[in-house]
Amino acid sequence: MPTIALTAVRKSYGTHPPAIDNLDLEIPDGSFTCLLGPSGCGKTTTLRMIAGLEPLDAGSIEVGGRIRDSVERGVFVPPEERGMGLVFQNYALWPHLTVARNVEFGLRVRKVRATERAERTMKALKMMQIDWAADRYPAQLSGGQQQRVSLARMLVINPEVLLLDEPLSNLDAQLRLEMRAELKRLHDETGHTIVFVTHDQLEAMTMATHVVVMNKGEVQQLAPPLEIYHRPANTFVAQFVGSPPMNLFDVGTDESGPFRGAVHDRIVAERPELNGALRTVGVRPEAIRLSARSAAADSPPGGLLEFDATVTTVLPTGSSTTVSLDAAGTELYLVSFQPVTATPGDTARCSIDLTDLHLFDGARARLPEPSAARPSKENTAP
Ligand SMILES: Nc1ncnc2c1ncn2[C@@H]1O[C@H](COP(=O)(O)OP(=O)(O)OP(=O)(O)O)[C@@H](O)[C@H]1O
Repeated sequence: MPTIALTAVRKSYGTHPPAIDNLDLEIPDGSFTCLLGPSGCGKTTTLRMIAGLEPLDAGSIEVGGRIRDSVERGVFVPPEERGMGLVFQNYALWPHLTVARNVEFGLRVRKVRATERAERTMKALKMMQIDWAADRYPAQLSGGQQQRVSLARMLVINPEVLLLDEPLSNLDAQLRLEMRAELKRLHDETGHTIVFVTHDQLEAMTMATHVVVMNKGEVQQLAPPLEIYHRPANTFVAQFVGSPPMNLFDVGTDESGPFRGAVHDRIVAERPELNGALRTVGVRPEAIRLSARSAAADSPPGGLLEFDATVTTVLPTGSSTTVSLDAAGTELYLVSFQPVTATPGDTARCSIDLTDLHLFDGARARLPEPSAARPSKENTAP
């Protein structure tokens, strides 16, 4: 299966700034890669350029080492010759054709013999577990079943690459869940390179082997989902992925609040090399712990950041509780998987393990973690 490489790709629809500007992106071979980002960030444009449905203004696209599009070299391979299967949000089945006829259509166009057509159609329908509906018409199927048929219609032509643009957005919550599992199974079974556009972070995090977070036509980070969550490359990714989002607060030398100054001083005492660089600190809501107010609160044990905060709201969801806090003017979200007894107006003692803090510089990019190989104080004596 091929790697898809976009190099210095630019696309403008005549407006400024361009929808995509100088995009470099390498979608790994055999990956299930989700393009994730807010509305208008350029996900669909990127997918359509890979498919050959949108001409580039500059740059090139290679698939499996073969140039598919290059403005500089004057190469353009039309969509039907790119060996890619496409499924869009609107699954567009022909209403007057049965499910089987819809699926075999691509094979008829390619002049495949009738017996082979029937075999391949049945195989694709079985793979999507919709073979029982072969003789039905689309109108006799639910939205999720129709979506399975449109996936079978794409699979039957055995494409090297599957391009899916928000194919689940018309489905209800239960069907979405089922189709996510279905797509994941499909990827495991076929090993196809799948590129999937979504603005739903849960969809991306649960299905993808790789997530590309985009913003304003630029790639913010490409990494496996858990790395995106645990090691976001910058504050945009940190806040876009996660719900409630990562808490971010500016620190640095300006003493705009006792909590901020204290956090900065504490971190810099541990890692002096960050003095002057550290500007923003992030903490995931589930990394903040609530504890009863203790007499020993003023002398926290090493490695913990402790502070008092006023509880502003408590939102139980059943499996967890989201609490919003005001810590000396800094608003924070906390998620607890234990029962929360605090109520709005209470002062709560909170703690954060220092190793759970995410540190960002003035350009809002992640600061490097301390090197594991860094010698400890004990063995640095001359
Ligand atoms: N045909 C078009 N004509 C003019 N501008 C366009 C066209 N298609 C897209 N754009 C603009 O290009 C930018 C990127 O659009 P694109 O559809 O790729 O974003 P997206 O991330 O897929 O958004 P969404 O999640 O809302 O579908 C947006 O600013 C959009 O308004």
